[in-house]
Amino acid sequence: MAATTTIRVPCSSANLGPGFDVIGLALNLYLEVQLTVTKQESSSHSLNCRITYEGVNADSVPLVAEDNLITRTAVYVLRCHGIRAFPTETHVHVKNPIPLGRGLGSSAAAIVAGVNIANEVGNLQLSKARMLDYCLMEERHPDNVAAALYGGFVGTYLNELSPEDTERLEIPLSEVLPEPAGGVDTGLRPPEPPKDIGHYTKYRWSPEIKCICIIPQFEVSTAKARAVLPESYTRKDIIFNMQRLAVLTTALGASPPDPGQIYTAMQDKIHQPYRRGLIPGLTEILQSVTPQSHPGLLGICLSGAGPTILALATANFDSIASHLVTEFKNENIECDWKLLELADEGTTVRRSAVSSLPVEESLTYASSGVSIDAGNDLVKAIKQFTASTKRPGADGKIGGFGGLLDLKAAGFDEPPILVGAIDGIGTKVKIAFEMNKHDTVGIDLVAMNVNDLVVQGAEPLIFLDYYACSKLSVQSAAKFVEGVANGCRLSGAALVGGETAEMPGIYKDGEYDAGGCAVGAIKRGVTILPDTAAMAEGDVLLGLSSNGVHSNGFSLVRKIIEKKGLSFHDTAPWSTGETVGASLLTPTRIYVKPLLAATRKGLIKGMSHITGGGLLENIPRMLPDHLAAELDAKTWPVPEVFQWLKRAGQLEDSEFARTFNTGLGMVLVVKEEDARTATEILQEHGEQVHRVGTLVSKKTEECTVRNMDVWK
Ligand SMILES: Nc1ncnc2c1ncn2[C@@H]1O[C@H](COP(=O)(O)OP(=O)(O)O)[C@@H](O)[C@H]1O
Ligand SMILES: N[C@@H](CCOP(=O)(O)O)C(=O)O
Repeated sequence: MAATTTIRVPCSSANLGPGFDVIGLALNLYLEVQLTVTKQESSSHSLNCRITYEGVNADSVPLVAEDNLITRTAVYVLRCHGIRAFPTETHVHVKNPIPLGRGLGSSAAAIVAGVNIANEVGNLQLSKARMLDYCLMEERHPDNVAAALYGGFVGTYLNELSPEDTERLEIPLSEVLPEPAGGVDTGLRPPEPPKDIGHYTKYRWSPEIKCICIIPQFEVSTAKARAVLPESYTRKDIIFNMQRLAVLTTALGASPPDPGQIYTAMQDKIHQPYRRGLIPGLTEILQSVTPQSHPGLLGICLSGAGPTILALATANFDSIASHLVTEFKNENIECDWKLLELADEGTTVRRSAVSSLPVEESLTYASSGVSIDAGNDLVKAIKQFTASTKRPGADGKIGGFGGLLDLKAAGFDEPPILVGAIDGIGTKVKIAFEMNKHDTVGIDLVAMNVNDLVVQGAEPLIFLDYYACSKLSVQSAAKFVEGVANGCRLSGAALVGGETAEMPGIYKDGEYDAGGCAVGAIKRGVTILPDTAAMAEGDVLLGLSSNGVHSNGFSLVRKIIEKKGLSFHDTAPWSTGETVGASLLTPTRIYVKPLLAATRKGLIKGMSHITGGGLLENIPRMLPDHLAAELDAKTWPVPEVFQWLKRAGQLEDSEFARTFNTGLGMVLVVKEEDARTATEILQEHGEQVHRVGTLVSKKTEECTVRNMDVWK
């Protein structure tokens, strides 16, 4: 078995209004278990398992293996396989940001983690479907566990279980019986679950929809919230819910989502009205917002059994949240709130070392860790994305040996000057792993390349990407390519090819690296930039706002975050309503279209893409030997994220300006007379333009920034 294994399980929000016990949504807040087995003769810990725990409710979670829901679930599954205790000695370290008993599926996450632990330490080789069976022997509503295990937006149903299948004491019934019932060691082998108890399907989830979770600071146990429900319902109420559920499952996948339809389709008559006694003000709070009163809101409901409120929205997250927090405050209830997103991937298991192969097993390429099938599945999954990047001269089809470009059809009658660029994303990918969000780093990859091309005056034409991993997750890789295709569309380049490399042993499980290259062209006769000969003292430096950190300096960013004891899932101290990870993943701005519009008018003498090396190192790259750049730090706004990073990392001014873009993703040289027209064209294309300095005669420094004390 693996020596060290990390298991990550997303939290979940069940019901979404009418889908009581049926639909669930995995969200990007993760229970993480680090599992280490060290070979020892004996252990002083019960069942040979040492538990350590950090995160919410750390003082109330039992650290004894028989009592802790995660480990007693694992023991149940192990005992079903004839293994009575953990290997000596097992260390389970739990990092849990999911608040317990709040309707965010903490128990489902714990149970799914427990089943996965058993699978790892017992080398049980259970399929996900079989794991679902074990989970359902404990938590009898499939909405949370299926979402936690498979990820995404799921619809589920459960085969009925016979009383004999469920009544044995050894099964740790987590929510049906009060704790610590169940999980008792009777010395017998517990009953295994019947096969295929649970079934699920994944629905589409519109990428625009985010989840505002208002989390009151009190617990409602799911068992208690189920005990208040009636045994039977009227036909009218059942039909009311079924009609809404039928519409809701597709309405939430439509792009753009329809607020009128979703708001009505999230009404419920079979659990929320009965749970109002447990959650003060519930009905009034749910009715206090509508898409009309709060534009951006799509719908609102109780999350799971509550007390958390789930509001789905596409915009105005802060104002919707602060309204709901105030409503609870009027009931004397304090709340935290989080803005979460769909976690598409579900439970992941990363092993740092793998077991040796049983001797009699015959070897295949797949058993060595490389799956041709997964590769083929990926090609199928990404075809639609590559096709969306089609442009004249490159038809966007993939599957050939090389990507083609017809320069004539691309608009170049004379042979143009070709410009190539190659780059990677750097350690920003680590944040994508941590957040399990893979659809934006592809945009960064394209941006790093095409922004380098455009500063020479070249129009990007084609792009090729390289994605390398240990074990191919078709889902993450497809998301990555979706991002690459989005970046290509933003820059007008066709994604004409790429390479996916599955290289077991080179990368850690669940991680990947990516690189890419772009080819662009400059029409023959057009000036290749920078036009250093045309630059003169007094020329104006225009700066274009960045989207934040972009794709450089992330080793330092990660160090500062770690030093401050923050997790990527914590709320960003620089931005309310966004996690650290989500904010840092904001993709690099692609400046191609605005800059080409200004260059084609002959307004620009030189451009510098501010990447690693920051302002101080990059601006001189476009200047002639006799000129230097002089910037005034008072002339552009430094984004909150940079202000926080500078303070938290106690960065010296020059270190800050040498590492980060400080708020300027591009700096341009223009003639004084052209500054106004260039600014107007760039603004028409949506850029924020600042006049940040001038060119001066060079003495010693190539680039200076005055008034850096405004950054303090
Ligand atoms: N990480 C965990 N470790 C141990 N026990 C847990 C953990 N997460 C949840 N539990 C157990 O599950 C209970 C909460 O489950 P439940 O009432 O279903 O609420 P929720 O809506 O959070 O799933 C907790 O009181 C605790 O006993
Ligand atoms: N369908 C269940 C969902 C319970 O979710 P939880 O997150 O509160 O455990 C119910 O509504 O009882």
